[in-house]
Amino acid sequence: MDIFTESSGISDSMNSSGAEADLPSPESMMNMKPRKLTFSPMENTPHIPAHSPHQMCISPPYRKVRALRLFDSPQTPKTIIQKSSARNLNYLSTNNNAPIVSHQKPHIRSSILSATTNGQTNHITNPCGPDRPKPVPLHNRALANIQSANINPFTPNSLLSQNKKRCRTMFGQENALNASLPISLLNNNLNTSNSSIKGHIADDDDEVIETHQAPKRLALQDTNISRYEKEFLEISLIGVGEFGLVYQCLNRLDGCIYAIKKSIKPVAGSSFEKRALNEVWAHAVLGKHDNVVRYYSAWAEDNHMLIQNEYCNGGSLQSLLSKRCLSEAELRILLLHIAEGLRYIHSNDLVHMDLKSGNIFLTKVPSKNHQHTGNVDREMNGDDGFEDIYDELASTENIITYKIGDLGHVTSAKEANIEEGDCRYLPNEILQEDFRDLYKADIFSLGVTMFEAAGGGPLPKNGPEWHMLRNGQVPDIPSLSREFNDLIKLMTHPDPDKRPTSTSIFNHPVLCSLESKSKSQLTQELAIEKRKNDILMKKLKEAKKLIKIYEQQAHTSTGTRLSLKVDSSSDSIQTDRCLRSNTRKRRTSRISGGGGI
Ligand SMILES: Nc1ncnc2c1ncn2[C@@H]1O[C@H](COP(=O)(O)OP(=O)(O)OP(=O)(O)O)[C@@H](O)[C@H]1O
Ligand SMILES: [Mg+2]
Repeated sequence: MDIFTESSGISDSMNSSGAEADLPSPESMMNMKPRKLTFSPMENTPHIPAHSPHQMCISPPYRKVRALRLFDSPQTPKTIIQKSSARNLNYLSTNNNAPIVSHQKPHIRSSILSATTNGQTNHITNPCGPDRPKPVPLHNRALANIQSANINPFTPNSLLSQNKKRCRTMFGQENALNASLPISLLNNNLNTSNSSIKGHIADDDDEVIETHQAPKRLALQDTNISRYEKEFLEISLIGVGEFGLVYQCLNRLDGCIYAIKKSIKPVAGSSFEKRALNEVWAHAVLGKHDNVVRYYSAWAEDNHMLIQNEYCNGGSLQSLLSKRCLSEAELRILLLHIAEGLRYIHSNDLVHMDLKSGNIFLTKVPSKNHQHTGNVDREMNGDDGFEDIYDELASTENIITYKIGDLGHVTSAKEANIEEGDCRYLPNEILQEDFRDLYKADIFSLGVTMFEAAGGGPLPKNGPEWHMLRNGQVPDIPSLSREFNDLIKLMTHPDPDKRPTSTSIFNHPVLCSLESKSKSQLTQELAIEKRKNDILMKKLKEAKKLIKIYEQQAHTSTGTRLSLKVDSSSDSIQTDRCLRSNTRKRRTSRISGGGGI
């Protein structure tokens, strides 16, 4: 995708300026590594009079921007800067009903400036005036988009609005603020910044309902920042995928280990850009579940996409399976966790579309930690009757949690934008482009993964064996119970309608019957329930505290009212005296105590 024609504020205005023909090709521009100038989106607003008395501005006029790009060298044409500076400041002063002078830097104005000038605020407040344009440091390029944000298509709001009319936001720039941002929040921001902008927004809000623009996204190239080396200490390369290299890294500040996935190729401006953003969007929406790899942050650096995720110390299921297959007891835990993760993804109206052993990760926590948590809880909550189990847990080995990762193929189940995953795990209907029930495609992939984990692998990529797995002829795994084999067959049923949902797997007798559960499975479930319990206990404690505070407040206010009433009666004198004498007593005793020391 051509980032120069798609999402940046520059390209928008360029398109409208008709200056397209002068441009070098995007490829040659990428090689040149120019610094793009981002002009204020206000520049095109009808609010700006063409000839204002206050001729000062911050960034170059858009017609010139494309033809003349500023490089890091100090040879930037002065005249352009002067001209452009004049125009922007003109706008600002007009909108604030007062000219901005160089020494003036009221809070509101400075916020507008910084929000609209690509970090070049000092062109206005700099005592040197507009004659001395300062080159903007490269890292400030990120500021260019300070008021821009992508619309995450996977947030509930976006999913809801996909069939509705799209939102136009600040300064008529779609995508300038996240569409999922609550309107109230948007307005709050604006209230604190500038009333003239608020009016402008109010106008745009009216337009919200009218507009049908295609969504644009921030070009990754425009958000490049350098974080990797500054913030992280690279420990080792832990994985190589088709799309990314994954490093184990230590965060220099918080001292915790993370997995950082770096795209192998520069994605900015390439066809992989969408895939990279997709993964981030999905992670941002889904990374809050025990059975989905947790997401921390993402950024673009050197045009590569970097995603900071939870580090799963047990590696991938695929690497475990390359050493051995799983027992039925282990398979139950795997199924329980992944079905739970899928249930969560599906409950967000999203589908994974690339579920496989290579995309399932393990975290191992020594059961001692859980014992420790147990002790803390016992201190907090008193005897909860689980002492024996806690003690037993101390002697068990690691507690494993399986997590779904690699969300690069995640898509909305209803508005699918399908990028097929690994064909070894995909059902026939997807390859036939029948996308009616994508949830069930994930279930098929889970079924095949279970088959592989039980010892049915390596999985065929094509040929008669591949077809057998999709024709309802999945061979039995001899080491598994009838019940388990049947469940795998059901999950891989050729008819998607016959496959169970993630919820029904979760509630399936194979996973539900207590007798059939192994000790470690029960241990894990107990750990999960305990975690939930911890959260509820914390909430309860907070609620109790609040109730106490309210009670105290109520008590004090009734006390005051009562004492006011009582004050008029004769009894009150006695009570009052009594209270005073008490106070005096306390004071005296404190004083005498202090004197003793
Ligand atoms: N959070 C993590 N914790 C530990 N290891 C990880 C993590 N994420 C990825 N890895 C390792 O890196 C490998 C590649 O990761 P991932 O599957 O996310 O990359 P990819 O390029 O998207 O892969 P694919 O080839 O499936 O598209 C994994 O198989 C795993 O070994
Ligand atoms: Mg992968």
